[in-house]
Amino acid sequence: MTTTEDIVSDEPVISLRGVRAELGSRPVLRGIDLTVRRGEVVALLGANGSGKSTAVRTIIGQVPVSAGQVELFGTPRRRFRDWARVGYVPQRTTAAGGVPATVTEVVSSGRLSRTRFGLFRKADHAAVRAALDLVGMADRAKDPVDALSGGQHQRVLIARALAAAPDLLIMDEPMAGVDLASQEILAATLREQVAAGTTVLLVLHELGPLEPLIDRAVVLRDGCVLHDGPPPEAVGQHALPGHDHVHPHAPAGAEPIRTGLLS
Ligand SMILES: Nc1ncnc2c1ncn2[C@@H]1O[C@H](COP(=O)(O)OP(=O)(O)OP(=O)(O)O)[C@@H](O)[C@H]1O
Repeated sequence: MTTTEDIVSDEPVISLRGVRAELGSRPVLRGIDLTVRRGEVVALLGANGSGKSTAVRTIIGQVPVSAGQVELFGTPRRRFRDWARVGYVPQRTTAAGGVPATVTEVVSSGRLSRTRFGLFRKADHAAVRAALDLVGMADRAKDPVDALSGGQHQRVLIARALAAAPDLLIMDEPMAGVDLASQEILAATLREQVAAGTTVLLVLHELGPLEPLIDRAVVLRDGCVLHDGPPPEAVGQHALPGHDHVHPHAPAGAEPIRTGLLS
């Protein structure tokens, strides 16, 4: 029997069909099909330069597509206006922002899309505080973001994305350069979002502490989808290029198994 819940969870939140994109006249995406359904947590994996960030940037409209279709919540991206439903955490850049903003100001900027004319009401202040609490940064609310470590900075960017209570969370390498303590906080934060029904698309280099949360993995290579299904086994640092995986019980001298998915 099909229940209402089944129908709802089949609803695609992100849909890419035959998406091609060029950057500086170089083909970077060469026909990507990707569907993320409501409530799913999907990891986008692949070697450096395989097109993960570009794929994500076509979804949020930062990179134009030269062919194919992108839909968000069933609406062609070009006509999609409901950006408050989408939280985006960009890939961290090493360049410091240099903007003299406090932690609260940065997180509040993520709430603007839910306000009328930028006026904050009680509920908006509460949402900002709740987002800071979630990532364990409430005690740093008044500090300038410049005074934070890389991991703390990343937590603030995630709080900014969560402040609008998005239905879809897109994060580009959220764990990159993040210390272990922050990684655990981020994993716990994500677990809460997923439990609350948020749909998540994550660009990752390795599944790491997020592994238990991942429903499906999509692996890119050279701008094409190489794998779409259960997270490939041994996707972790052992599956990264340069790492060979030898089964602990394999006879001495056995050839290492190369998953090859990420290389
Ligand atoms: N602005 C740009 N102009 C030209 N080429 C670009 C531009 N940005 C990215 N590229 C190229 O497009 C390809 C895909 O880049 P993309 O950042 O999407 O890969 P990625 O899989 O996210 O890699 P990484 O894991 O290193 O972040 C790379 O070869 C990259 O050099």
